[in-house]
Amino acid sequence: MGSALLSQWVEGPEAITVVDPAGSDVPDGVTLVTDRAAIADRNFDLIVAAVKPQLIDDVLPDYAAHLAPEGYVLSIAAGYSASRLSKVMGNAPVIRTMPNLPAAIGRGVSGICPGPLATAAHTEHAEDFMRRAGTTITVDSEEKLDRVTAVAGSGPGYVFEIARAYAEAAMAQGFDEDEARKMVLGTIGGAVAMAGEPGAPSLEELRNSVTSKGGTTAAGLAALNGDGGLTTRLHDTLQAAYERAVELR
Ligand SMILES: NC(=O)C1=CN([C@@H]2O[C@H](COP(=O)(O)OP(=O)(O)OC[C@H]3O[C@@H](n4cnc5c(N)ncnc54)[C@H](O)[C@@H]3O)[C@@H](O)[C@H]2O)C=CC1
Ligand SMILES: O=C(O)[C@@H]1CCC=N1
Repeated sequence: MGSALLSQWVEGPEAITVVDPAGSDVPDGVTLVTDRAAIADRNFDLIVAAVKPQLIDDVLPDYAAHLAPEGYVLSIAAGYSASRLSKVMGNAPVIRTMPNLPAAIGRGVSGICPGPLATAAHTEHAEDFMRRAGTTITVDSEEKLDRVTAVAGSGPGYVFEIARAYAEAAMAQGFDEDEARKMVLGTIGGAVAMAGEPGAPSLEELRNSVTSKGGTTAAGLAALNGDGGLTTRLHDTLQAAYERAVELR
């Protein structure tokens, strides 16, 4: 996820240094170091915590000394609370954000939640910074951010899985993989773009506009969600993701 954000952040004027022991690819203009020793004498206005939440306790304390006096920590980690992160970073100001993967093409959706000691200036900076990767929604509690995580952070995973299953079903109708992918992604993309047009009708009205009485769509929809099973499954999906975020706090 860090690389996805980096691909957009690199367009800005800041000097960016990535520390990654695995030595991942970074865009031109970004400094990569694989050992923190290489930045031993340096301070940063912003430290982005982009490791797995389970690694934060081990990794982040070493970075407390690298934060500039007016700087803050921006965490993209799911669940891991801002107060806990502030503590491991020597009581640094922390802002949590929850981006999602389409940030890689500037189409992400990022929740933002200011944590302990974050100033209005830090929040404004975080909002501007995240907006470079797509749209943002600022929430006033970590509880809410963990729900943004369930809806949007993990969301592309649900969408890719739904598209995958949809394509698999198309292949079972006799199409090859390329044809299935083309039809499924074209259909999802076209429908989503239409729903996103300014002044578009509600999602329910849009669904109804495809559904002729006694027609093919009605037959398909009855099988898809006639018993509310899809709705229930999506409720369960978001709840399970939210509960996992709570466990990671
Ligand atoms: N994958 C996604 O769609 C999203 C992920 N996130 C959050 O992003 C964070 C990273 O997740 P992913 O990108 O999925 O994982 P990932 O495994 O792809 O990336 C983690 C990166 O951390 C690096 N790393 C490991 N140990 C390190 C250390 N000691 N110092 C510096 N770097 C180290 C790894 O080499 C790797 O490049 C997690 O906290 C996750 O909750 C948030 C939103 C969406
Ligand atoms: O699966 C995860 O835990 C991360 C956070 C949101 C998306 N990926």
